[in-house]
Amino acid sequence: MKQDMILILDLGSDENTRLAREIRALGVYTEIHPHDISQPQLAALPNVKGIILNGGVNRIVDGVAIDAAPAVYESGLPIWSVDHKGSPALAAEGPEREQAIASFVFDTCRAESNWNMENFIADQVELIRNQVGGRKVLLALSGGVDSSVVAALLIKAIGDQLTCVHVNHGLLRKGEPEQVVQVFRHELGANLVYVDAVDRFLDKLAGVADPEAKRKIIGAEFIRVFEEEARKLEGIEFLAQGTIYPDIIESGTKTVKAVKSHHNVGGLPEDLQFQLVEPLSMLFKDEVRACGVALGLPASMVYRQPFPGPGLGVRCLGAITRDRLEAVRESDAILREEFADNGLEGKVWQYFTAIPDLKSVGVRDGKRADEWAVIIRAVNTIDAMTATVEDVPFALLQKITGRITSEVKGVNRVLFDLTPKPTGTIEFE
Ligand SMILES: Nc1ncnc2c1ncn2[C@@H]1O[C@H](COP(=O)(O)OP(=O)(O)OP(=O)(O)O)[C@@H](O)[C@H]1O
Repeated sequence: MKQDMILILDLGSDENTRLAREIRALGVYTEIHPHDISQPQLAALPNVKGIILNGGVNRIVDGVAIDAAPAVYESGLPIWSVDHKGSPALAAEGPEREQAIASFVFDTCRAESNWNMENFIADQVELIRNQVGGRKVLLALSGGVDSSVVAALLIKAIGDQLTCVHVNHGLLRKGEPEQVVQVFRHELGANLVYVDAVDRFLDKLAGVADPEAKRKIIGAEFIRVFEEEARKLEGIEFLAQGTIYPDIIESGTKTVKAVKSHHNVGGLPEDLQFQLVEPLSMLFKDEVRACGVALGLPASMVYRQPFPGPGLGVRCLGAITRDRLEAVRESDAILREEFADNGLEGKVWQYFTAIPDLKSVGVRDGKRADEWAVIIRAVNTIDAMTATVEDVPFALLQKITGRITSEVKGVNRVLFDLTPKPTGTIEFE
């Protein structure tokens, strides 16, 4: 890493991420570390130009007020105490806050503004080559943002020492498996193993209506398929993962309880011993996207809206049937196409269709037709904890309804979900 770094030590602040992002926005790289970082750990961090002791509400741990280790104070680096041991907190907002941060970073620490994607990619290529040498790396490539950007970065760094495995479990959106093959095999020249596991997944899921049971079956079967493919390949020593910085921050610093454990392709058998390659582990999501763009990935891949791990499986409500799953896939594709054509793509945070296991009476070609109802959901959120419903123009909803009821087999009704979160969650299962 050739770029200057400002180190944020978590001394109980609940705004470490915000501060880290503000400094990165100034073009200076920053990392958040626990309050008790040791001297060797500190010494191992490259190009640290200054340290922020970021205090706050979580400053008491197990009844004791925490402090940084003596090594930090003795490091000789510029130190800024924020809301720690009586020093003032940062202004909540405004030019005063921005100025205080910029003044510490540039005037006190003399950090250079050289954090950008070009430098990041150059650094990572070098780090990956050093870590991997001439050996082989495996990557589970979903076609989602994170694993796609990892794949593009590894192709650049180590080319055909990388093997990507893409599992089509039948629960992906229309066109996605084809796009993965087109972009990675044909355009980027990757070794791509494409596994058609549609029947395997759908057979296992047949008759299973409980959402938790469905998720478990999908997760377990994914590990099984991936493991089988991994065993067929010879001499793989590394597993690459699309772990990103929020995964690491969320798995808990020392002052905050773990939010979720961080692992991606977790649950592989113990005898498949891989070392991990995690080149995005210090990037926030928007930086991951910028990295993908800089590596030449298509915008539709890099800016795709969030998609649940179990895919369309949790939008085909209740026990999945192949015909209803196809209807979810087709109606979702129509919705996405119409949103893109009408300027809503990139504006609305998440939009999709779901189909409950419910038929209602309708009329088709002058005859009674018992068919399904498609539900459209379109929501906006900042943190996914709450969500509001997008005010989709009525004429557009009518156009989409017309298309879905005429183009999607087995669907005679379209409903629009008006429910914010709470009380509804974003997804239905
Ligand atoms: N169909 C698939 N084929 C291959 N790998 C997959 C597939 N689905 C998931 N994975 C692997 O499992 C990881 C975690 O999947 P998850 O659905 O939670 O996505 P994610 O964390 O949002 O990452 P991504 O953006 O890469 O999809 C992915 O990064 C990928 O490595």
